[in-house]
Amino acid sequence: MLGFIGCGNMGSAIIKGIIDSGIDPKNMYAYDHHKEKILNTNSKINICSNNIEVVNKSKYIFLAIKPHLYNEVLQAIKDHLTYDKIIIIMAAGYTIKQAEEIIGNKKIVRIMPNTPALIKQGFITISYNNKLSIEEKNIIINLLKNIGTVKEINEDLMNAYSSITGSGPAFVYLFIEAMADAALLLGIPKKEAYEAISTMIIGSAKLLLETSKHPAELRDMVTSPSGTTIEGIRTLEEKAFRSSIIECVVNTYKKNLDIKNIR
Ligand SMILES: NC(=O)C1=CN([C@@H]2O[C@H](COP(=O)(O)OP(=O)(O)OC[C@H]3O[C@@H](n4cnc5c(N)ncnc54)[C@H](O)[C@@H]3O)[C@@H](O)[C@H]2O)C=CC1
Ligand SMILES: O=C(O)[C@@H]1CCC=N1
Repeated sequence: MLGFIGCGNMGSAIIKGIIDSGIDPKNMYAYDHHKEKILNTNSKINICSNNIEVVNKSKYIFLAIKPHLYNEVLQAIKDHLTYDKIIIIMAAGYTIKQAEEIIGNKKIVRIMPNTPALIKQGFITISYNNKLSIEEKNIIINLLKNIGTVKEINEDLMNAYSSITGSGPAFVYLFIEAMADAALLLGIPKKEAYEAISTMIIGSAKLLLETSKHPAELRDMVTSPSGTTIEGIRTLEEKAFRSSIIECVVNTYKKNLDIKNIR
């Protein structure tokens, strides 16, 4: 049985992605202060009256609430977390050690998912404490494979991945918005622009993954001598595009270390 505490943006993306993959919502239990958020995920999911009921009914419990609520909620459920249960944490910056300090020697998994999980295109990094068996790890990996690519990592890198793959979709959408504004300026309607730009991004990313070429080599393939693209590249370099992206990711990473102020 799967349990979900919190059905906001990330909780609901995971629930919907898992259900779309064929897992029966009748085997899923959820609680959120806002009942409509649970109902919005799927009308057949079991709605619990509180978080303790979610824990009592489930073996795998996803904690999809904001980081500043983790201590309080873990404290409230800890007496119901028997040793067979597995708690799956996903809050930006919140470590397995912090969870252990509250719930003790229980089975803890830390993941960093992202919203494309909603359409089974997520990228999910995963780490564990030493309480899980190989079989339990495989069950969770296989469950998460229903919503995207799963990568086991050393927990030390979780905040770095959070800044790249967790937050990354927001940065990509900002880029898409900016490209679409430019497209509009040049006469392409917004809706057509979103389709064209998104398809171009998917194609460019797939070309990189499928050829394993260096991104600079692929960029050179687009950039003809005395051509048009180099004018755009020159502008991005003038406007410190690369440095802006590096600063963006590093500042995002730094915020992961300031967990008390993540709301
Ligand atoms: N949104 C994203 O793209 C990602 C979010 N995360 C992490 O996932 C967690 C959830 O983030 P979001 O879904 O974006 O936040 P959200 O604000 O959209 O959802 C949180 C939900 O928790 C509910 N909630 C609040 N207190 C609760 C309680 N005591 N018991 C049960 N439910 C309660 C709220 O009503 C809300 O629906 C955060 O810790 C965040 O760091 C991780 C990766 C990506
Ligand atoms: O903005 C946040 O805090 C969360 C963590 C990664 C993506 N969204």
